[in-house]
Amino acid sequence: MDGFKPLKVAMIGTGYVGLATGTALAYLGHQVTGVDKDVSKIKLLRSGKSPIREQGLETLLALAQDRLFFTHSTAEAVAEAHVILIAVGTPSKANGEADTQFVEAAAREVAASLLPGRNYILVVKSTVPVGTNRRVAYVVNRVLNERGLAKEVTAYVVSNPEFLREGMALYDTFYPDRIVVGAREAAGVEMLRRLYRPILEQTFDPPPFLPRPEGYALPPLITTDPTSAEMIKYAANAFLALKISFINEIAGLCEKVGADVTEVSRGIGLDPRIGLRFLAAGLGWGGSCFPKDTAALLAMGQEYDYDLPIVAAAREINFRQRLRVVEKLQEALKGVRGRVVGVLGLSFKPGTDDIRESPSMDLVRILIDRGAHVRVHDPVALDNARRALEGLEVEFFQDPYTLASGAEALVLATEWPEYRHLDLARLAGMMRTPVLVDGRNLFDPEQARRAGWTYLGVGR
Ligand SMILES: NC(=O)C1=CN([C@@H]2O[C@H](COP(=O)(O)OP(=O)(O)OC[C@H]3O[C@@H](n4cnc5c(N)ncnc54)[C@H](O)[C@@H]3O)[C@@H](O)[C@H]2O)C=CC1
Ligand SMILES: O=C(O)[C@H]1O[C@H](OP(=O)(O)OP(=O)(O)OC[C@H]2O[C@@H](n3ccc(=O)[nH]c3=O)[C@H](O)[C@@H]2O)[C@H](O)[C@@H](O)[C@@H]1O
Repeated sequence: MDGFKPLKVAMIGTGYVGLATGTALAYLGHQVTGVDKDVSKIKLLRSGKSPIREQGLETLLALAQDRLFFTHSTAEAVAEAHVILIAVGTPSKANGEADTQFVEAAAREVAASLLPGRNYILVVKSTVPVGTNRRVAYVVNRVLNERGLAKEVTAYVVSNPEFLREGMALYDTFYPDRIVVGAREAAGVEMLRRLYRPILEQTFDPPPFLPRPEGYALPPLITTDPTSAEMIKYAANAFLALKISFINEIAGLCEKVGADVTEVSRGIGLDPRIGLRFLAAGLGWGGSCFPKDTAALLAMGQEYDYDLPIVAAAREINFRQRLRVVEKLQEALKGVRGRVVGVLGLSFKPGTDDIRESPSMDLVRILIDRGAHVRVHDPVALDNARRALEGLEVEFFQDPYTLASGAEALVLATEWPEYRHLDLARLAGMMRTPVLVDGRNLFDPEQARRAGWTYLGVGR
């Protein structure tokens, strides 16, 4: 790679973001040390295995192994590093606010390990409320002061929010739409330009399983102040969440007036000002970020005594979507109490075993609460679901056809591709009453009806 200068990188936190980004950076030629408190993760990673299910990750771990190290010791990773990225969790507190305690703790541990006479760039990659970068800079300086090293160590703090999607983490890392850097000092921007140079200029040889998409344009580096960078991350997630909530709101009206929301999505989405993506109506959004980040945005508004009614409405509509599916079941079955209901799909979206804030898991809990006998299936998330639903009366199935046997209704809750190929006629034949609530509009309504189902989609 022409003029490429490899950097020593420390990645604090080897979760979805830290591991995907760290492995990609090592593949690109940097020397990366991943740090995690969770010793079991480090053990797995050292043996070449990924603690998370993410497309291509284990292959990339192997391809990058010569430049990729793992440790549970922050000091070991940090001392020699040029760039230190913090990618630890920022979960919701009870009031919705993002909890930055893990970020601050990581910053303290980093500051305690910096060596005199060196310059460091400390990058906050975690999604953090406005002002956190300032706070991290303060924490680092305080520790350096306590160590009597305030004048001997330079540590600039830079905001670099992450936009990757679970299941597409490596693709999004190698081929991002943009890279956002919020820095007060020019040295911070320059260091991140160096770090991401192979991506910004697309000078790397793509991993065999991730060819460069045709027509992919070089991603712009957006340089801004840290506060704006922090806001960009929350605004991006909130906008995507409210786009889905908007189409779900329209879907409800489509049902009343007899329109088909999938046609409406296409009809509006072809206008490039609107765009086709994130207009799939259904059970609503979930996952580890949209629910948490929209709650954090509302909490930020509250802190400044400023209402965010659109974001609040997006959250309300999102929860209502789960209830609308339950209402459909109630109407079709004349009550769910004592009924046998099968739920297909438990992860918050296809392609992941992540069930955090999964709409489908909410649905399971609501149905149990209302007295239904619930059966569940998922191609990969059954083990996670078993742990999360412990103590509740749920039956777990390895196979959709066995699950359907004698059931009174099925809900398609996560649009796994394998469900698309189900033999609907065979499935209907096994049901006591063939009621299908298609919570993701996966099936063709006519085809499903011809296969013997009473078919109920969302917004059509
Ligand atoms: N998961 C996703 O798709 C995305 C997440 N984000 C944001 O990135 C951040 C991280 O998210 P995930 O990777 O999903 O979290 P995660 O929970 O999967 O991973 C965080 C890791 O940090 C480790 N950790 C915590 N404190 C530590 C410390 N002091 N030293 C070393 N390791 C420590 C934990 O053991 C854990 O393995 C969050 O702020 C999240 O909002 C941003 C974009 C996408
Ligand atoms: O901050 C984050 O963590 C990330 O959150 C989302 O990524 P992710 O949560 O992995 O999943 P998405 O693919 O965005 O899906 C989120 C939810 O929206 C739902 N969804 C998505 C699209 C759609 O049209 N309709 C719809 O209901 C999905 O089923 C899923 O439950 C964003 O897409 C990422 O850009 C961001 O970095």
